[in-house]
Amino acid sequence: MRITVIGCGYLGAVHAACMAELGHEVLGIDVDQAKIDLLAAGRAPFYEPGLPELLTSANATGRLRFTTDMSEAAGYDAHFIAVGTPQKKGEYAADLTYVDAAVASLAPHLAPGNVVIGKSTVPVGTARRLAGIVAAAQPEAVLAWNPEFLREGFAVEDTLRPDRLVYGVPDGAAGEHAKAVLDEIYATALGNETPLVVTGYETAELVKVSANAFLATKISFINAIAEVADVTGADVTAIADAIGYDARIGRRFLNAGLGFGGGCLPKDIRAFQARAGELGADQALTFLREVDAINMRRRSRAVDLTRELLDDSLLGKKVAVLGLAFKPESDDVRDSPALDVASQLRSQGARVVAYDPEAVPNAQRLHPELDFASSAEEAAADADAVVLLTEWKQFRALDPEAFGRVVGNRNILDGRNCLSPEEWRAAGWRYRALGRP
Ligand SMILES: NC(=O)c1ccc[n+]([C@@H]2O[C@H](COP(=O)([O-])OP(=O)(O)OC[C@H]3O[C@@H](n4cnc5c(N)ncnc54)[C@H](O)[C@@H]3O)[C@@H](O)[C@H]2O)c1
Ligand SMILES: O=c1ccn([C@@H]2O[C@H](COP(=O)(O)OP(=O)(O)O[C@H]3O[C@H](CO)[C@@H](O)[C@H](O)[C@H]3O)[C@@H](O)[C@H]2O)c(=O)[nH]1
Repeated sequence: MRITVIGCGYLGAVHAACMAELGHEVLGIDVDQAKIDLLAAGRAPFYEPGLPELLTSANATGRLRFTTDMSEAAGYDAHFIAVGTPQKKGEYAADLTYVDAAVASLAPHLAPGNVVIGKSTVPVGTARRLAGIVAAAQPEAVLAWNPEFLREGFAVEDTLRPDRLVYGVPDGAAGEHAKAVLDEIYATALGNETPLVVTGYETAELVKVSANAFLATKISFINAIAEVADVTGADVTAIADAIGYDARIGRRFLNAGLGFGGGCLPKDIRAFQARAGELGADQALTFLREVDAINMRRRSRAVDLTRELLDDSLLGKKVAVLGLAFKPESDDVRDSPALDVASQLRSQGARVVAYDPEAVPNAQRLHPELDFASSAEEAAADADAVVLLTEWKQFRALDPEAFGRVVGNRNILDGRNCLSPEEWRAAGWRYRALGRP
């Protein structure tokens, strides 16, 4: 199959490389010349495990090309829309400018039989509106909605071995055609084991935002329990383990700590609330406001605990921040809880020196006022306190005794509940965590 992927960011670049890996002939298109130049040279424009290897092998086969010129989309059979849908400035709603621009620039190049496949996360109702634009440009082309569930850090694995596939297609022959094309893209290559849900546009769009709303709710649920654990001396990690053994609950996504961030969960739960409101279902999702509020409270709680560790004053104290990315195995700092806490600590008077294995350049662009180090030890040199905000493997593996020799004072906030309190206390550290005694 000849495929274009329009938008080559965290989602699109991985999707393009994986589609080439599955044997398709792929053209990646983006408006960002610098990104396209890197991809065309076989280099990943961001950190994502497994992507560099895929780009190298795909470039060698000649099955993967990149361009900024949309007219090159002419002659391709299927066109994935993978551009950003960020939160609008000052509003909860999603900004659909990029999706609209991508479809508008693709429209003149559509041919009969082409399938336009939406992957971006969009408010329910967007697909039906875009289907009208596609049909007006080329009556014999069809639009499908195929939401993406990949996680950053596991993006390649999740794309090549998804938990499920969802196709939102119209009724009738056009829908049959779209399904056949999607099957040829995925089913032939992935095999028939992947669960498949074939449905209408609105259901497909709602599957995506419902999944993210559920995940966000699960995280905020355990963080709410952590708040109660904090005032009772209970241990939220033991609670999560114990309730997680119940198969109906499950242990995954019950890690209490600094809460969720990134380019998806925060903006998606807000856009979902905004859209429900527009549709007159305001009451349905009011709980998501609380999910968001619980999540944001984690960040101020981390700042407060750091202040407590420093005898109630951050002024002039050196704080070593370990972790800036919104999660490990990613360089993404979009709505990163770690970066937010680092910035709050600084604006409250601390001298912050931060280190992250991959995210320093992105963090530096957003917060040039912070000081950055090139290793955990450099960040921690003579520090009055260490705050661990992203649970990279190398931080989890720190030796409390050796690391203790670097710092000025052995004070640590474990913002991700990822260290052993016993080991750190045994090495003379004052250890604090969120939801743990
Ligand atoms: N990042 C993820 O893990 C993930 C997972 C599932 C779904 N999503 C959804 O996928 C979409 C993309 O997310 P992302 O994280 O990849 O964003 P991103 O910002 O990393 O990438 C978006 C890309 O689109 C490009 N672009 C913007 N306008 C364009 C246009 N008119 N034509 C061509 N390219 C254009 C940008 O230059 C950028 O490279 C969002 O809707 C997001 O919610 C993301
Ligand atoms: O128990 C947990 C699990 C996660 N997190 C945090 O939650 C955020 C999101 O994590 P994760 O969901 O793993 O990362 P994303 O790559 O943002 O993936 C989410 O968002 C994507 C974009 O929509 C979806 O495709 C994925 O299915 C969905 O998991 C991160 O800040 C994590 O630190 C926790 O605090 N506790």
